[in-house]
Amino acid sequence: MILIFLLYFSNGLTLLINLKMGGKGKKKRDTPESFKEKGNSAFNMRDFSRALESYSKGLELDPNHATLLTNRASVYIELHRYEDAITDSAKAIEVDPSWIKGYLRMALALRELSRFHEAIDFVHRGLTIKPDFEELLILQKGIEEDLAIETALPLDHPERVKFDNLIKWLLDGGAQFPKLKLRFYSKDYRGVHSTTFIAKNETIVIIPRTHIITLEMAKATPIGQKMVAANLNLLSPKHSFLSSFILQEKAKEESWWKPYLDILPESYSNFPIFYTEEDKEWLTGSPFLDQVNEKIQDIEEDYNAIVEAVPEFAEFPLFEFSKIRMGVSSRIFGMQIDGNKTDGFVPLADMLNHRRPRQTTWSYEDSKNGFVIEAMEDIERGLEVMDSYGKKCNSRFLLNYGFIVRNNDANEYPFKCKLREDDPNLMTKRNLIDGSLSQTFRVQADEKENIFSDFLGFLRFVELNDISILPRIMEECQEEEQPGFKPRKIKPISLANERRVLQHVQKLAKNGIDLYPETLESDAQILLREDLTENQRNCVLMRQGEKQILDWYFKFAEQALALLDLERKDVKKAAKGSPYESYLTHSIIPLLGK
Ligand SMILES: C[S@@+](CC[C@H](N)C(=O)[O-])C[C@H]1O[C@@H](n2cnc3c(N)ncnc32)[C@H](O)[C@@H]1O
Repeated sequence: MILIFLLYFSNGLTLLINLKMGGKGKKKRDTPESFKEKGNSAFNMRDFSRALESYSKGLELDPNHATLLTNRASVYIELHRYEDAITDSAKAIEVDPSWIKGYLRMALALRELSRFHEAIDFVHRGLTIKPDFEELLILQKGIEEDLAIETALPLDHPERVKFDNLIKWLLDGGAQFPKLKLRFYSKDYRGVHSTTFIAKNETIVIIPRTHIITLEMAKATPIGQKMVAANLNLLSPKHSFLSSFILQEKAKEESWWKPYLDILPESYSNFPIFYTEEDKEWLTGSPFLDQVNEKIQDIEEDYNAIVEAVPEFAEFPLFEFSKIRMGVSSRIFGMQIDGNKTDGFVPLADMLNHRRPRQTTWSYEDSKNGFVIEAMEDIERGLEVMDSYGKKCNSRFLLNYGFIVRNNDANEYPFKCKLREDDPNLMTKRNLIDGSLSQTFRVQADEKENIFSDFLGFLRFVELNDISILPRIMEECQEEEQPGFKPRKIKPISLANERRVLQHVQKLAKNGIDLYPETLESDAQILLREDLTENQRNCVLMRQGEKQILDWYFKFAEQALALLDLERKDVKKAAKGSPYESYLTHSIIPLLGK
């Protein structure tokens, strides 16, 4: 009865459709094959939800249709639903063990979950059926490569044992990072990789509060308490406290933090404060050497201050303190726990290497009682998961982290601008800048950065001859928020002054370049060499970045000077599209006669 009604009903519907279509054409009856065709065309158009719907409808009609199963498995793989793809592939293999795509999709899905051993088993099973099936052969190669990386460190390798201990310790404490694994690139250089696809906005790490070392903990240690009591005036207090914590914990026979302490780098030889004299020679002429020496002195000063206040601290040699200090500066996280700002070590989170623009974001979340990292973009399986340490000049990366960012757009060069010793107004000018004779401007090769105009503003002050106009200038460059004379805010004064400013810039740039024994061109050649050590390469990249900035300023001054004698209309023409367009338009053109 029901069947008859259904037939009648479906015929009625066909009739209705035929009527609507003017009776033209006959509606084809849906079959597993027709759903397969529909699914395939949707799949080819990358409309995976429609493809999924069609294959699923086909499978409702024939649940044992091997092709529909493996086609749907393909859709699941595209949608990163690997477990579903495994279920469909398993069924396809079960209903038709000779259907080669069952093995292919199964291996693909398993691979995407980093289950490489199982994946390669299915590849082998597939190849016994069809030994020359190209897709399987390609997949086999890929999985073998994955396995080679995975098994590069034998299970009993000390580094792997350290990784495993850290992971166990974290998981036992309730940490969550189900899609991440640690990878060993070389001694003391490790990173974090995804074991499977990570979707944008997914939480990828939670490290519980119990496993975070905070500044407060460091202050509560026996040595920390004495440091607090001594009210030390340290140059880097938080770094010193945290270093003292690590040193004390390392000295204990049984530290609860051992799984974390063990993975901290042993050597910091890539950090410039530990460079050998030979390494440092590669930085001849670079102002960065001063920063390195200052850092060495600052650390020693803090160390001595601690030892003076807490004599037992001397049991830790300066060298050990310095190493851990670098460990702190390269791994510290600033965070807010229960509304209180603090700094600390966050195990595993500190294994993410730097990449900009940022790919992940992190913060301490009170609601989760832990430190949370989220993905800011989709991350495919196997890729390195990275964190941005910020937009920084290479001098900061090298000094505090021991590495260099290639083609870094945030590089700076410290121009030291001195008042002229032969300036008849030296004393007046000096008094206006708190008695100092110079100011340093860490400029970038970019006229849009504020530091560019600050630098030129200060040079206008240095090059000012007619001191009678000072009151007017001082009036003009007052800032509402911060009253007081700021020479760096001085706008162009006159053509003659601006000419001297540009000549001064050119001289500073030329003097800077002349300090290096090698030219920019020879640095480029040196970088092609394969025999450079990591430190040597970093030194060349460091000085190359500095020279590029010097070169930029030399050319800027040279080109701007050449325009000063032209007519306004010609300068306007030259300004268009020039890298100094804003400077020429706003600083030079207004100085030229109409
Ligand atoms: C927070 S730790 C990251 C984990 C570290 N790779 C490890 O194995 O312990 C920071 C250190 O990693 C290395 N590092 C981070 N990002 C890097 C990058 N983009 N290039 C080279 N080294 C990097 C530097 O040695 C840096 O001091």
